[in-house]
This record gives sequence, structure tokens and C-alpha cells, in this order.
Amino acid sequence: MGTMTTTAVTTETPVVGFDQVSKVYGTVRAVDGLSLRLHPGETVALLGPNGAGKSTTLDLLLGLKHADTGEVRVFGTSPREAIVAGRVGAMLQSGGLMDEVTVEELVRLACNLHPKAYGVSDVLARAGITQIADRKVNKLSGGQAQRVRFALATAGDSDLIVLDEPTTGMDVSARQSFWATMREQADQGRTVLFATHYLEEADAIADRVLVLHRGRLLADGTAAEIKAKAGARRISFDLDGDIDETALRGLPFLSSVDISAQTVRIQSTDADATVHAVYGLGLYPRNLEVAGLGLEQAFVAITAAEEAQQS
Ligand SMILES: Nc1ncnc2c1ncn2[C@@H]1O[C@H](COP(=O)(O)OP(=O)(O)OP(=O)(O)O)[C@@H](O)[C@H]1O
Repeated sequence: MGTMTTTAVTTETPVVGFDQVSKVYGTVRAVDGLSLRLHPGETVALLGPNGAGKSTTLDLLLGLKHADTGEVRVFGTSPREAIVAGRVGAMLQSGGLMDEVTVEELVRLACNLHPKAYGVSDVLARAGITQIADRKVNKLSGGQAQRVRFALATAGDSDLIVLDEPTTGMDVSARQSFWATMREQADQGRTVLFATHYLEEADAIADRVLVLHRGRLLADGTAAEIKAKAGARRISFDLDGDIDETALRGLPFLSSVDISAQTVRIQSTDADATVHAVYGLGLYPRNLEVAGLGLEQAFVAITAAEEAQQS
């Protein structure tokens, strides 16, 4: 019995496609020739120092701003079409919430506007704001307002959820439950894209990390890949007696040295060679530890290297 086999030639439409996109404000290139593809089910963190172009990128993706050059596609259509079709839910950084309406009224409005809306009470419950449903929106604390914004972003069944610094102002437990909810969304096959300054969140939650700097993509990979890209490793040890700081600063492959009391902390691009040279100085390091960089340090190393190259 012959079985028909068909070779599936799936040219998967990316969830988001940026093709050589630039956005200029006067003399500032907020986004500079950015090309990017996001795929279904990915949880993607967008990192970058202040002014790197994160918000502008999200605004372009949501059709709130238009590219000067290049093309932005969302599910193969224009951002506007994708939003009108209810495929995108968004939570913006400072999106003003309407005054003088209650939380429930506002959520109801968002549900009415969404082509694939969930029930209002479900949306309130998922965002953890059932208790404050009758509160006026302009009477909320910062963290509560963030939860309401989150409710608006998840008022319906969207395939892509875009979040600009979603957990700013949330306390630890609000943050944890927020990310638990976001994970559920991703597990159901949705794509989640979030901009953040909390690198530990990116490390814990994202399966892909984008590092933006001056509107350009400096790194794109898993958190582990980004850490590896930064190249450096951390070395720490204790020394007895007087510490010869000059000798330590002359060690090979250093990117930084920090000496406090008897503890030496070094960042090195070749940890083996550096440690070898420490012994070469005739020193006897105690409690020697060599570790990879955290995402935060990797991020600082990558963006600092780029700054140095440009200046
Ligand atoms: N409406 C605007 N007019 C002029 N310049 C702007 C405007 N919006 C953004 N910019 C500039 O574009 C660059 C990118 O800004 P953007 O807000 O996208 O960065 P960001 O990465 O989101 O920063 P942050 O982490 O501080 O929120 C910055 O230099 C900013 O000053």
C-alpha cells in the first residue's frame, strides 16, 4: 500500500515582520534599518537602554507611528488591519486611562470593541481586578492601573500580545501573577512581545531576547546566547595580606576589576588565561569562582562595547 506523502512547503507568515524599517525624529534615528521576524508562540523580550527605540518599535508595530522607510507587517497585513481583525492586544507604557469611568466600565468598553472578546468577568478575574471593578479609574494606584491596562490588552482572544514595560509599578506578587498569566497566554500558542528594563524578567520569561541600541538590533537570541555573546566571564577570589592593585590591573584579558577589602572581582574575556596569570603573579587566591555573566551584565557589556565602537 503506497502512502501519499506530500512535502509541505509551508512558508509560514511571520507574526511580525520588520523589513529595513527606519523612523527618524528630526536628527534622531529612533529606529534605524531594523529587520526582524517574530514567530507564533514565541515570548520575546525587547531590551535596550533609555532612548534605544523600544517604544518607537512597538508604536510602529501597532500602527501608531508610520515608518519613514521600510515595511512593517503584522500577520502578513498592515498593523492597522491586524488590529481591526482583533489579532493584536496591546498594553502601552503610559496609555492614559479614561477618567470618571469605573474599572468594569472601561473593561466592558474594551470587550465591546474586540472582535473576539472574552466575557467581562473573566477578563477582570484574569487581571486580578475583580475586587476593584467598581473603583473609578482615576483613583487607582500605579500598580492597579497597570493591571487594568493588562486587562485591556487581554480583553479578547488576540494572537499577539504587545506589552511596553508591563510590570513597572507592580509589587512582587502582582508581578508574579502577571507573568504566570502571560505564560498561560504563551502556552496557548500566542506570541508575546514585551519591552522591559527588568533584565531578570527577560531572563526568566523570554525564550528570545532582542537587544536594541540606537534603533538597531545588537543581539537576538536566547538569554543564554546573549550571555555567551558578551564573551566575558566573572572571576572572584580572596587574597590575604596587602593587595598589589597595580599588578592585578595589569592582568591579561580584563574588562573590569573591582577590589573591596580582601575580595577581588574581575571580568575577563579569557577567564582561563586570566586565572593562569593570577597564579603567575605568585598569588594564592582563595574561594576562587569563575562564572558566566548574568543577563544584566551581558547587556551592559554588549551595549558598552557598541558605545565604545561608535565614539
Ligand atoms: N515624538 C518624538 N519626537 C522626537 N523624538 C522622539 C519622539 N519619540 C521618541 N523620540 C526619540 O527617539 C529615540 C527613541 O525613543 P523611544 O521612546 O523609542 O526609546 P525607548 O527605548 O522606548 O526608551 P525608554 O527606555 O526610555 O522608554 C529617543 O532618542 C527619543 O528621544
